Amino acid sequence: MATEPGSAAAAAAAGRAAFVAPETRTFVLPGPLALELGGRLAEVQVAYRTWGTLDRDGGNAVVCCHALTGSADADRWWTRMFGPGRAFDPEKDFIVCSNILGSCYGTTGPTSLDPATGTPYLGTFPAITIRDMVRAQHALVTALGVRRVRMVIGGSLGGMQVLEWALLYPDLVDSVVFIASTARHSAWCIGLSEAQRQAIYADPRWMDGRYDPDDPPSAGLAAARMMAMLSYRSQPSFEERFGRRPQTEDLFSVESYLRYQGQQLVERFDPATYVTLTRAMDTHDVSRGRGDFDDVLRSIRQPTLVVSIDSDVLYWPWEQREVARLVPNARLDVLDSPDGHDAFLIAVDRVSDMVADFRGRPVAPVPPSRVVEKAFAERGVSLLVLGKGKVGRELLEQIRVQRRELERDYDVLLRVVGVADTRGAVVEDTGVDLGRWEALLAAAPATGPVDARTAPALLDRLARLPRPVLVDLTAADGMEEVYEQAFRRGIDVVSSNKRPLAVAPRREDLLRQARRQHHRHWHYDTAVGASLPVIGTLRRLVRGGDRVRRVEGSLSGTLGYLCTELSRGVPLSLATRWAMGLGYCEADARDDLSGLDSARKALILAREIGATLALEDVVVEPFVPAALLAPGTPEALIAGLRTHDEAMAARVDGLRREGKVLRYLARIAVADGGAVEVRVGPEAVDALAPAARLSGVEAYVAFTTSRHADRPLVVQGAGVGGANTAGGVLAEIFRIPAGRGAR
Ligand SMILES: CC(=O)SCCNC(=O)CCNC(=O)[C@H](O)C(C)(C)COP(=O)(O)OP(=O)(O)OC[C@H]1O[C@@H](n2cnc3c(N)ncnc32)[C@H](O)[C@@H]1OP(=O)(O)O
Ligand SMILES: N[C@@H](CCO)C(=O)O
Repeated sequence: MATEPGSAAAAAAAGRAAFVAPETRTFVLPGPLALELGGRLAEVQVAYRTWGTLDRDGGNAVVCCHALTGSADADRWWTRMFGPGRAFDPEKDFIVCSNILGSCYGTTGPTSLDPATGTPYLGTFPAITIRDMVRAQHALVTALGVRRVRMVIGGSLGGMQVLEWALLYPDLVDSVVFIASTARHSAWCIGLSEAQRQAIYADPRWMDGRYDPDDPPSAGLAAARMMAMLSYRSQPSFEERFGRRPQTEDLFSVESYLRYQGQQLVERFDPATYVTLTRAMDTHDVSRGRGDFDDVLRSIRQPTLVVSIDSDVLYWPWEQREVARLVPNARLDVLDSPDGHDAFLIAVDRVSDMVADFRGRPVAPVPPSRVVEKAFAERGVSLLVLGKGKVGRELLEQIRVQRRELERDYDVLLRVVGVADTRGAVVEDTGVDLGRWEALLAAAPATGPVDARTAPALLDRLARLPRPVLVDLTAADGMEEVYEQAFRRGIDVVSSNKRPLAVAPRREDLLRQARRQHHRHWHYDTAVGASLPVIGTLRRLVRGGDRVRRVEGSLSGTLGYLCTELSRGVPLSLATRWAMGLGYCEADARDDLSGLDSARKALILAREIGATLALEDVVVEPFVPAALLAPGTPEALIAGLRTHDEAMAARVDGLRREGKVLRYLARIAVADGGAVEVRVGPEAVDALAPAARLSGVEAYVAFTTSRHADRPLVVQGAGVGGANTAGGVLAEIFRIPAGRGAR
């Protein structure tokens, strides 16, 4: 749709476009599409993706149908359904997924231009049905040369399409998989849809569907999504996840979560599309115009897998039981999950196993031919640890020593399935022996460091294991590429590496989009302050609606340590040597002394506040003159610092006489208009100020916000060191739900 560049409509269109993979292609129907409820759409475009190759006889197609706000990118929202032995095997199947008619991810819908007016349809888009959606899909697969469809599969609104495929094209479709759905929209569901639509209509910006695309009824759409989210989950899952916990003083955690989910949809969807598609779902009734409901279901001859989620309160289990009872060749599988309706998007491994089994294939094989025991499959987390420096080594040791206890306390089985350093990697699907990992790693082939080139093979292997997690404890550049490859394979990431968080804003944005599109976790809270809850605290403040005004912090353990030692009269060069020996410094201590390490951390915090700054935007004053930091060996660095020992000692002494101490501080200032300024540098701090009381590697961050205006919220403690960081990383790993039941 044509929009003014820079307008809000353009921003919304860009938000939606970010949800459409570049591989997406479009097909234009050869003629107008006559709509079931009357009228026709003159020019219909269908956005679609395919995976695998169509056989010469066109007989190996699999059609995947998406749910309400989904897109053609099934590999993003159903990542772990793809792969050898999984529901979809691109080596054997030709998988087609298209964006449904009436949606806003590339297929004709309310945000498309109405050829009659030259403006977007919005609320004037004609009423459509599930059958119209399926007819458009059928035109596409026919044009692609498909002669037989081995399987049509979908959940929720996707499941409605599945039944219509079986009924409209009985001679084309060989089998169907109907998940968490219904054969006709119930009064309960129509009621929920209507309440959600009313939230949109009640937004004054709706204007009877003729809203300004630059100023859409976003509040209404967000409220609709919040209601919908309640029906997608379950009471017990909310109870466990949120309870009555407060997010802030005047906001429950669950309120914050729902607001967040509402906002997320606003950024990627459109209100008229929401109305059009929920109305289409309300029309859903397989018996409309076909006769008796039971007889219609009995007429479905294809082998049918019906998947029911025991906690689904949107499409209740009795609705799937009814379908399984009436369809003659149906089998019912129950997915027991506390997650409610969304379980089909969450417990993807188990859905995939059910489908693979239904298709007569062995359940997802676990190479290299070992059987992973049941407990691990259900409660396991598979870790690939990159980096065997201070943090990596310590993490492996903590896991080795505490594993039994952790397993008991958290009901999670941790398994380190791989360890890699810059030389090579040792990988063992059944777990690397943590008593001998160093010897095993030394004996592994020298395949080079894990980078964008070498990662795919490792990640492919990791992706096949229960709940795969990539743990990046390196300080390597370019890891953002590897994370993106991991997200695409359904792998979560836990990292302490600061570099991928300090890449150019556009690159970071793309990485975050990939994470979100693949519904992966990325926990990096140890990048600033090791195990101190610095990033987590800031995130809570921001998500809770607090406005951050200022952040002041001592973010470098190394520079904190040097300041303490200098005040004790230790020469700069000697203190630096000690800091290096104690393992506080970056691989090149110049990164600490130049302020680069502090600048990266300050940038990471500024970005959590929402600033789109680049590393170059951080104003940096080095701790020592830049001339002393020319590239070279550690010895050359120390030799250079020696020439500055006297000047530094004099400076510290002078400050002491004025009642001040030297500190290296980061400052983030947020102006009223939202502009963010970040600077790091040495400062003379009054001896009574909080930063003056820091000692050694102690980090300190003070957040001044609207709600913490008079007294800042302070996080303080040891913010550096292998054991601390590894402890923080371990805590982050436990934030990822375990087992194949989780996504
Ligand atoms: C009729 C039909 O066709 S219906 C189809 C129904 N389903 C859908 O439309 C899908 C809706 N659900 C989703 O999109 C979900 O995100 C899923 C199923 C893909 C994944 O679920 P989960 O892994 O449980 O993650 P969920 O989205 O619930 O929560 C995670 C997000 O909430 C945020 N969050 C969690 N708690 C809070 C909180 N207290 N405050 C603010 N945000 C919070 C997390 O930080 C995370 O953010 P991120 O996505 O930016 O990483
Ligand atoms: N070199 C860093 C290590 C922790 O990020 C510091 O001194 O703080």
